[in-house]
Amino acid sequence: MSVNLGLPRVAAGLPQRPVSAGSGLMDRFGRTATDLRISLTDKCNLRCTYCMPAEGLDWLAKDQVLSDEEIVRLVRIGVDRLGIRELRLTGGEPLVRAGLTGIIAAIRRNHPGLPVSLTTNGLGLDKKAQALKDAGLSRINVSMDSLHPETFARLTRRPFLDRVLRGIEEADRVGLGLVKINAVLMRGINDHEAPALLDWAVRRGFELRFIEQMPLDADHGWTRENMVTAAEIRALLEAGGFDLAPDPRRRDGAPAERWQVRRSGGGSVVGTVGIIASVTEPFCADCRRTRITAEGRVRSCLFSHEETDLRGLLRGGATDEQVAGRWREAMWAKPKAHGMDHTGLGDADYVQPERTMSAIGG
Ligand SMILES: Nc1nc2c(ncn2[C@@H]2O[C@H](COP(=O)(O)OP(=O)(O)OP(=O)(O)O)[C@@H](O)[C@H]2O)c(=O)[nH]1
Ligand SMILES: C[S@@+](CC[C@H](N)C(=O)[O-])C[C@H]1O[C@@H](n2cnc3c(N)ncnc32)[C@H](O)[C@@H]1O
Ligand code: SF4
Ligand code: SF4
Repeated sequence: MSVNLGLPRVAAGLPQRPVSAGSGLMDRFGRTATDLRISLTDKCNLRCTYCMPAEGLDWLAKDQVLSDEEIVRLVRIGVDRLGIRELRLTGGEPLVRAGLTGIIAAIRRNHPGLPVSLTTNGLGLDKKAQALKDAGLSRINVSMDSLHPETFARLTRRPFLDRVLRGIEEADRVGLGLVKINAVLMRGINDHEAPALLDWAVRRGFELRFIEQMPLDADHGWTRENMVTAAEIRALLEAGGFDLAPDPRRRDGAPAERWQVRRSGGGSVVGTVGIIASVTEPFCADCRRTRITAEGRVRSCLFSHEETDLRGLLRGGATDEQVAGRWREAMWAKPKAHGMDHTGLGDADYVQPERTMSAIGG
């Protein structure tokens, strides 16, 4: 992986951004990023098999990670100068970050109307949900792949399902809804649970999303043949007692394609299910995301092989406009799709990034 530390792009052999690209985060393919995802930490208290190795990773030292003030400043630069309209805090596990509520409160003070959401594994959420709501968090997504304690423990390598369920209920109770639930389906492990997960979610009023497994795991265990595809997920749900119809709402660049859910045999819509089909039905042509890693590097694509450092600028006395300028250049070089010039996760020319999903900020 290469890290761009600020050489002029021509000298570094990278595409140069024309002035006509404007002040926002436009890339060479005409897409403009308005959705910022910041990783608050690379650490996590679960070890999901599709993400982390059993032994964990070498965590970043504290001074390598962006400080609370640096995060708040980057969000301000993003919103005020670069056209960011939506923020998601992620990780690693964002709830393990000390100072999380303070970060959210400061962002909320600066940007009263900005949608600020959090993606979490839910551990400890039962204790923190009210404080997050009070600090100004808009919404929450919780990852939970199984309703069976043994299967949950097999997937996450930790026996904490009951704690996650308590966190989800508390988030809903304090008004952090619409709560969305993210589930990765793994063949032969939890794929048979798809209808039961949807039944639980619609009864509880949550929006479930199934995520196709992507090749971003530390163990390099992903194979195209073994992953559960979106088409299979729809078939599993239809065989399991549900009818799906396309949701008429605009997708608006969202990773999830939404479906209206009815119980088989007709009747009214009982809920919505999303399917995030990054592998078999990619949505790169309408990508609106820019990412900042926990150590302050821009990743223009989830699958990028190049990162652009902003932390050095932040700590070196750069002005807001200098930081914004480097961020714009990084996004100009965003790959067309899947870190390449075409879609094709798992194709012969696909090279898995060195970072795992947890270290990118999923
Ligand atoms: N390939 C790809 N997958 C993404 C991208 N952004 C999100 N995802 C996938 O979507 C999953 C769910 O993302 P969330 O963090 O819940 O965010 P979201 O779906 O944008 O959230 P909402 O706005 O609440 O619907 C992630 O874990 C990824 O697997 C992206 O830019 N590219
Ligand atoms: C990397 S986690 C970070 C936030 C938090 N720890 C959590 O699990 O929600 C964000 C999302 O990425 C998803 N994810 C992780 N590895 C993945 C993979 N290899 N393929 C697809 N989704 C993955 C998780 O299921 C989770 O919903
Ligand atoms: S998916 Fe989230 S909870 Fe699971 S190991 Fe990765 S970062 Fe941790
Ligand atoms: S793979 Fe890259 S280009 Fe495609 S949607 Fe994800 S971040 Fe955007």
